[in-house]
Amino acid sequence: MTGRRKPERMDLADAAEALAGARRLVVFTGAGMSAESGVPTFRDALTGLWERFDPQALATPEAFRADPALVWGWYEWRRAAVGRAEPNPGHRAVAALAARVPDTVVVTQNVDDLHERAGSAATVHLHGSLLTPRCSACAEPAPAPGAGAEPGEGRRLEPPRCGHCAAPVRPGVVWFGEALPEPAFAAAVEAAYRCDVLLTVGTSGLVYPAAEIPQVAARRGGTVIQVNPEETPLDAVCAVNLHGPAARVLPALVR
Ligand SMILES: CC(C)NC(=O)[C@H](Cc1c[nH]c2ccccc12)NC(=O)[C@H](CCCC/N=C(/NCCC(=O)O)S[C@H]1O[C@H](COP(=O)(O)OP(=O)(O)OC[C@H]2O[C@@H](n3cnc4c(N)ncnc43)[C@H](O)[C@@H]2O)[C@@H](O)[C@H]1O)NC(=O)OCc1ccccc1
Ligand SMILES: [Zn+2]
Repeated sequence: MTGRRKPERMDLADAAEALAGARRLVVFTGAGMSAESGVPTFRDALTGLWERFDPQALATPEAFRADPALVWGWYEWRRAAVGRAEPNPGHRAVAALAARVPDTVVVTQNVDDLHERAGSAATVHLHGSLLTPRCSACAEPAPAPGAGAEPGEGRRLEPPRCGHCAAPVRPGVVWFGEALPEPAFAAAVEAAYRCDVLLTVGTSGLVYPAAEIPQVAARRGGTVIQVNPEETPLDAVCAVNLHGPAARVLPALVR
């Protein structure tokens, strides 16, 4: 691959060819995958959540201990927004790819259920999910609150109490400073280790250890293909960089 940037259609052809020949595929996704479904990303200028909210005050165990109602309210607001969102053509293209390449593993950093709703039932969630709240003390799974409890943006909402030990229920996501769920991370590393093609979509590649996954595949000689309108630190390990939006580029890749 020469340094000179090739017209997108040739990159697209290269990527489609690599995908057509894939025997063991990993699809690794981030917030950009759901951006066209109306779910905000974290770092995009103006619209990114971290542009408007302080991750230290909302997405850490310390934040939840300090003010459980502020944190619970914020995650309920995000869960309600995901409930109103629909999978986009990008999510559906990922499901179609998995149907075409039987040995496909979909690994996401996203805490929404749009991959599952698009047909990727066995999606590996590295950072948990908004739909699996649990007790903050005994980890007893808690029922997802009904639709009624939707707080406005930034509104505080007392978390429900655990039916088992009465401690506050917390969102089922992985906060900064918390370990990733071991089975999910191990499955993702193993899939990246043995894949021949890895497609990374809509991630800035800045959050670790998740951002290791595409790099493991590249180190193992896998063909790494990126779909992202912007350049990211992952460009360096990618054989093909498709600088366009997921919902437009992915369907073109599976046509
Ligand atoms: C910020 C970063 C520097 N910090 C970290 O990585 C930290 C610390 C750290 C650990 N190792 C390191 C090594 C180096 C440096 C720092 C660290 N990592 C941790 O804290 C991790 C935990 C990290 C997980 C945090 N939780 C999330 N989410 C759940 C919650 C929630 O959702 O609220 S991370 C959260 O942000 C991440 C955001 O990344 P992206 O998805 O990439 O989104 P972003 O907005 O950044 O980018 C969007 C991209 O999409 C593109 N895009 C936009 N539109 C489109 C479009 N239409 N189509 C395609 N692409 C598009 C944009 O161009 C952009 O590139 C996601 O992973 C998301 O899940 N835990 C841990 O290390 O624990 C230790 C430990 C170990 C053992 C035992 C105990 C403790
Ligand atoms: Zn409990």
